[in-house]
Amino acid sequence: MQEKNRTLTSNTPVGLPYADGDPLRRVLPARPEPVTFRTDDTAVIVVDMQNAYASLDGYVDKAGFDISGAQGVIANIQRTVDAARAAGIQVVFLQNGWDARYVEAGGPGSPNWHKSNALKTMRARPELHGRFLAKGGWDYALVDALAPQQADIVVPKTRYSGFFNSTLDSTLRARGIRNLVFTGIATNVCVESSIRDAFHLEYFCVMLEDATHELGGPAIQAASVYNVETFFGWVSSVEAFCLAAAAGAGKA
Ligand SMILES: C/C(=C/NC(N)=O)C(=O)O
Repeated sequence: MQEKNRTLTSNTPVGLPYADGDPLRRVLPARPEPVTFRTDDTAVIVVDMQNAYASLDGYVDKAGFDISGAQGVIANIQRTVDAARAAGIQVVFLQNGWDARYVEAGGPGSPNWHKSNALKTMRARPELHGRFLAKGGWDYALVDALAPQQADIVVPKTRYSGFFNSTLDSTLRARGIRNLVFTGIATNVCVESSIRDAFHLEYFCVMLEDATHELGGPAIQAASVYNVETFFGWVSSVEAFCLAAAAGAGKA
């Protein structure tokens, strides 16, 4: 956060008004202040950890973006989801893409058709047609290292925000979830789009900065972190989340 905003930080935890002795209450160290949550009203959201975004030869690699940081992010998300499952925290995987005929991608009447770098790359290189983000294909699949487990939930989506035209909001509300811990790729596209929508839907959002990866370079990552920390939620780390999830009642 910029220095002039330092007065807006505090060590007093914020969040829903849980009782101090609540056995499921946790305190997560975060910026600009610690955040409280309960293990049973919180979900870890894993955004689009698909071959398209995290593997060599996947869509964003083929489209010319640098995904050299993706392996470290996969390992950090593994730690995060393991800690969440052990603490009884719901894990939700978002999975981005379209039907094999790309009807869900929209035609020329959709801005998505014009802005999606997957669609643009396939149009520029017809030999790649059908390869990116098509349901059932390798590119669409979640990376092997992050295979969902039985209690996890997978929510498909067709646009950047996980909340747009998807079952995500109803899935979370039906389970009484009010706090969301975000991980995944890309920080500045689908992660930030989902956090912005979640904020407007009254969820408390924390982004684990070392479990996210940007498309566009380090300055872009810093800009998204600033946006989340200053306007839409809180920013924390994988280590802090794992410690908080495993802690006893009311302790971080
Ligand atoms: C650019 C892009 C980002 N996706 C994401 N998961 O952040 C795309 O899907 O084309």
